[in-house]
Amino acid sequence: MAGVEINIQHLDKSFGSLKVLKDINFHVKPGEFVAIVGKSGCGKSTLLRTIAGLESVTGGVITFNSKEVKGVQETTRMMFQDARLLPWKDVLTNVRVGNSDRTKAEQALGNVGLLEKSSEWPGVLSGGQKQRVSLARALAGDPDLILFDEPLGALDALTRIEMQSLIEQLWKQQRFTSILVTHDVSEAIILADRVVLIEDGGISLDVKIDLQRPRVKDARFTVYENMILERILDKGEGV
Ligand SMILES: Nc1ncnc2c1ncn2[C@@H]1O[C@H](COP(=O)(O)OP(=O)(O)OP(=O)(O)O)[C@@H](O)[C@H]1O
Repeated sequence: MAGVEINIQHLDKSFGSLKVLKDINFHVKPGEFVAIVGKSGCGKSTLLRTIAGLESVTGGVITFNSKEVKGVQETTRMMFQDARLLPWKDVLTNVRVGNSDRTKAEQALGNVGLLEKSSEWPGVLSGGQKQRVSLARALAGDPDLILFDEPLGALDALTRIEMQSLIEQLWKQQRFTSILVTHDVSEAIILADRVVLIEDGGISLDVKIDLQRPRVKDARFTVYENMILERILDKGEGV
């Protein structure tokens, strides 16, 4: 399925008197990969959860392919830091949660290199394998949008690099629109076409990453990295 086009206009999101997102305007092209960065607590997950339809909007409009959306869309999938697998169901059944089609589930497990683990319990898998299953579950739904909420945050450095490469490869093949929330500016530049910085409830920077894929950490990469990091750290806060 081709990626969805997302348009966010004048989005406000408050929790009671706390205004988290203020007049966010944001367009994502079909099949584009956008990363969202910003200091802890700036509202990255709230923005992602609102796009997912898990949070209602306080004001403004979100459209998918020019149609206003409210609530969770069947073709939107999410991936979190915690794989959220059901421990009492085997791997294949976990991939089929929310995706009844067995063939697609097997195909998705094959795409993440874990078909031979179909009948294992999640408990015997490594952290990286659990995240692969979680990715397979997202892919088996034939998504036009995957929302990644810091999915690689708990992985060791090597597994993280492998997962970045797997996500990039599958995104290139299937072209679902992707929005990634990450604390890791380098990861954002490795994966995204655009990196968006959230500050004070709004978008303070929106940078197109004009580097060939797969990305290597060369001088041009470092220029992007330093520019985004400096902008975040300018405000005297960490990521
Ligand atoms: N359901 C909720 N009810 C009340 N306040 C909330 C709720 N969800 C988030 N918040 C508040 O909204 C603000 C933004 O939270 P959010 O989780 O979106 O930030 P974040 O940028 O993703 O943070 P982190 O990088 O630490 O995960 C925080 O002040 C948080 O306490």
